[in-house]
Amino acid sequence: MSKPAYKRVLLKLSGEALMGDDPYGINRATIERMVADVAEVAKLGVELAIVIGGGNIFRGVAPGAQGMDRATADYMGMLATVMNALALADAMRHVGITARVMSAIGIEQVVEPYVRPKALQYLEEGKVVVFAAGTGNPFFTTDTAAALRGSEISAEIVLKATKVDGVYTADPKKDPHATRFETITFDEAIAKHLQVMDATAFALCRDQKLPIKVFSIVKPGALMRVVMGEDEGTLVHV
Ligand SMILES: Nc1ncnc2c1ncn2[C@@H]1O[C@H](COP(=O)(O)OP(=O)(O)OP(=O)(O)O)[C@@H](O)[C@H]1O
Ligand SMILES: O=c1ccn([C@@H]2O[C@H](COP(=O)(O)O)[C@@H](O)[C@H]2O)c(=O)[nH]1
Repeated sequence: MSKPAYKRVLLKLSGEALMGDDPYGINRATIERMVADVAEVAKLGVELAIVIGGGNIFRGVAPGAQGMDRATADYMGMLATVMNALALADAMRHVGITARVMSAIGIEQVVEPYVRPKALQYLEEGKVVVFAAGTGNPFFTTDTAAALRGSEISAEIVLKATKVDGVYTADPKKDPHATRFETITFDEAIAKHLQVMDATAFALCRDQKLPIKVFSIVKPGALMRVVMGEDEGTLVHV
């Protein structure tokens, strides 16, 4: 059997994808399917760190956040990612994967704080590390957290698992004529204002020469194909 293309990866899992077909929250069947995909890859011996988004919970409470100051709303968003991280770690435990959740904001009674050497130790021990609470700072996103943590742990690639199967000329959910790039440079993605990831995340990965693969987490087997280095999704590169 061929070997995985990477030894250590940072997987950014879409919070919104966790909803499945529900209007918000965590869909049980969806999280179980995602975890099954993750388990397959972990069993190959690939060191896996995960950053999880919060869109499935945060967009559900967003109407109530209207009129709030931005930083407060952003802290709510970060807490939403902690809930997703706990659910993800628990679902992994059910299939025999040891996961450790580390939070960028201090909530020690719930999860341990992010400490870089400890995260590296867990990865070397074969545990899956789930980074919760994004960067710990308002005005950022979990895509930027993926770029940041991916750089910190010397991941070989950031795998952005989302609801679309790559980077398109425009949002494919809004523009039926949008076409998919097989590869695109960071500079092009930033210059074209492609909204699939925020510019801060693109710029950090570009400066750290950390490639990004954007692919669909909804498509069966796509994560495995990406990890095996097969043709899947869009590669964003320097
Ligand atoms: N040029 C583009 N190419 C591909 N997708 C795009 C583009 N522009 C906008 N999008 C949208 O970006 C979305 C992915 O980014 P977004 O940050 O919203 O979601 P996510 O990271 O998957 O979710 P969450 O924030 O919940 O973690 C896609 O679902 C797609 O609809
Ligand atoms: O570093 C961060 C990460 C996230 N936030 C807030 O959380 C929500 C949810 O994250 P998504 O990346 O959209 O899934 C985000 O909208 C921010 O409000 C943050 O402030 N800082």
